[in-house]
Amino acid sequence: MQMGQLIVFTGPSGVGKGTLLRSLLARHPELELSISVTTRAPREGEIEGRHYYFVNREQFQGLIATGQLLEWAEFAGNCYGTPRTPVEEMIAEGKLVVLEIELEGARQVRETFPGALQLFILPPSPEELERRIRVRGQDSEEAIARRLHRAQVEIAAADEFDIVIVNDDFDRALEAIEMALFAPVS
Ligand SMILES: Nc1ncnc2c1ncn2[C@@H]1O[C@H](COP(=O)(O)OP(=O)(O)OP(=O)(O)O)[C@@H](O)[C@H]1O
Ligand SMILES: Nc1nc2c(ncn2[C@@H]2O[C@H](COP(=O)(O)O)[C@@H](O)[C@H]2O)c(=O)[nH]1
Repeated sequence: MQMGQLIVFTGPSGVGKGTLLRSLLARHPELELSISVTTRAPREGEIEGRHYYFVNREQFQGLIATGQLLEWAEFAGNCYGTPRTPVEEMIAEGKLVVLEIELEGARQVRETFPGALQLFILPPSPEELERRIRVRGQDSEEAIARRLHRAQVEIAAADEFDIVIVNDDFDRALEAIEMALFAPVS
């Protein structure tokens, strides 16, 4: 059986990664999304095991200590990590596995999975990024400030990634992602 592939999506909070990925996954059932672990409190409507596995700090530390995370990072006051076993199993089964993770995690994956395809999603402007975070209406003022501060660092690192896509017009961004993932290389 063909070995699978790891595909990493990174970009500042609120740029639209999750929304793009939901459309991508609906159109391409061959893609598998890794479900992360986080210490962040669930947002309204978020479901355990579907959006995240929600744990406390002690449990998260235990996952790190026992080597159960493929990568992990602290982001805007909370910890996030990718469970190792499901991802390794899916790759061994030949699947295309998608990680939606922030910059530090993407850098760790670059070291451990150099063959992973890394995409970075950029906003059309800082003002539009802030508008999108606010329209989402799920973060406190403090969380928004932390995320916007972190966004500057992340955007400055976009050049590290294999492919950079601007999420201005949603359908065009989706098409660009599909081209990056599925267009035959000549
Ligand atoms: N191209 C677009 N034009 C306008 N609004 C968009 C576009 N793409 C996404 N959005 C909106 O931006 C908001 C933030 O999107 P989303 O939650 O997917 O961001 P995210 O990058 O996954 O954020 P986080 O990393 O914090 O989870 C949502 O309200 C979404 O509908
Ligand atoms: N390094 C990792 N980053 C992750 C993971 N899961 C999600 N994320 C990133 O965290 C921020 C904030 O997410 P939010 O759901 O609180 O808005 C965002 O950039 C996600 O991509 C992970 O497993 N590892």
